[in-house]
Amino acid sequence: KCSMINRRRRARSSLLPKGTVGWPLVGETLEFVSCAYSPRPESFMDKRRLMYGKVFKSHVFGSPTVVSTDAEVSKFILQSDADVFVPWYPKSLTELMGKSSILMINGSLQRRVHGLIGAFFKSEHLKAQITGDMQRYVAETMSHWSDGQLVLVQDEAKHIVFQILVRGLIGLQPGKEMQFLKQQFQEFIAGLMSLPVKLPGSRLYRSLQAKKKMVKLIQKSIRDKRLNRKNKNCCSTSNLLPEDAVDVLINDSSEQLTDELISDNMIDLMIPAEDSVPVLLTLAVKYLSDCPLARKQLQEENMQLKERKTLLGETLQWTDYMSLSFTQDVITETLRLGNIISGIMRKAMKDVEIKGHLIPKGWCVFAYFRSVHLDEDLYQEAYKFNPWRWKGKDEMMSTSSFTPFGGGRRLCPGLDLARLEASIFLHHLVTGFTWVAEEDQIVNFPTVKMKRRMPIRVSKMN
Ligand code: HEM
Repeated sequence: KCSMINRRRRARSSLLPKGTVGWPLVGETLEFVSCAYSPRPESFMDKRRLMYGKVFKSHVFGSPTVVSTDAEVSKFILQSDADVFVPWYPKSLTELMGKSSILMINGSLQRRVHGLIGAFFKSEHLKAQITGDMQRYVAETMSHWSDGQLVLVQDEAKHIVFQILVRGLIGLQPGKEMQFLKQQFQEFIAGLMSLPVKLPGSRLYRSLQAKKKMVKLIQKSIRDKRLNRKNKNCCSTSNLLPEDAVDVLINDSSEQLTDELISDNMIDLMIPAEDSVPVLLTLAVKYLSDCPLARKQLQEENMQLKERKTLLGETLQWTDYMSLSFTQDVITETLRLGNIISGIMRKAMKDVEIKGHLIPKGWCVFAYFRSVHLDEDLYQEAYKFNPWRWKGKDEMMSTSSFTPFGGGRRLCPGLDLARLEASIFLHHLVTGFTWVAEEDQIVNFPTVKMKRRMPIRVSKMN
């Protein structure tokens, strides 16, 4: 019996991916982080890929981890259910997001919230509202840009996108409360990647205090909406279209969605509004600045649309923006090269074997999209910004070698909105201005951003 157990153990450990686990406790985290701060974060993976193959073991962020830089293995991880893998985040992040965050919940509740939010984000009604808002805010912002002015693209993009998404999420209009929310939100996200110490004065503590203030504001608005809904229900039988994501969640009949769950999720949903989408717009400007040919073609495509619409006396609809194929290719290529979310982490709930690699129960698995997106076997001249590589391809779909928005049950429900907002911003930029970019660098950790916030000197077009 003993030898059978030993044989099984040996067989099991032979399936465990090769690799090193580094120092006691910290493992290889320090090397991982120092690479992450460099212009080539994937160098940590590249070195190990050469030695051990595309899937290897390591020890990062306090847990033994299997790292996948293999498109098929990562696809399997994304497609798996919560009985196999559950999301895993650093402790400071889980503390700040709370237990009921969509990023943390599993099973039927996650599917319910994901389904409701996803359907709302895909609705034509919301896309039309976002298009109207975005056009207004972009025009308003750009009207203040004078000839020769230095504009910080990252700041402008953050300002515009935050207001739009917050309106779509909780129905708040620009004004004092929006300003307050933005301030508190900035305090909140500053602690997302901090030390997990909750003592008064610590970074995490201050972020939690800011979250409390946001929760108070959002819960008051939820209570008002619930009351309003009750009053409306007494007087009319008509079903009004939801105006924002809170409306969608309070209309759910399951009674599972408490005010706490709703407010926590609204705050988490502001993260892409403050961070990911503005970074997408900023990186697009960065790559276009470095590639005059792409910029010229983008400008021509957008000018043609503008002129056609002006001739017809029509305003631009969301479908017009999305129909611009080269503009979409520019956005796709920005997503591939920029890797705004470099990968996702999960924890194995049981022993899992994928393509001959064992991921033991309790271990973390890190599906690192960045290495796949920059793999020379999949993308020729992978480090080159080349929007033409997407010509004629259906890039809206996530394939296993292109997963900027993840995949499977947790596929980003905001992907259409992110693309739409980027299209509108780029349209107004290239049809209204030419620009000369100042020197700047991409910083990749803890989140992707531009070191100098992407300064460009703008000139108005006649
Ligand atoms: C460029 C912009 C964006 C990028 C690169 C991005 C990327 C991602 C990725 C990779 C995931 C998968 C996470 C996982 O599997 O654990 C995700 C999930 C998610 N995203 Fe986005 N996202 C973006 C914009 C947005 C926007 C605009 C929203 C909505 C306001 C949004 C809402 C969400 C939500 C709610 C989830 C969690 C879904 C779930 O776990 O069920 N994202 N996003």
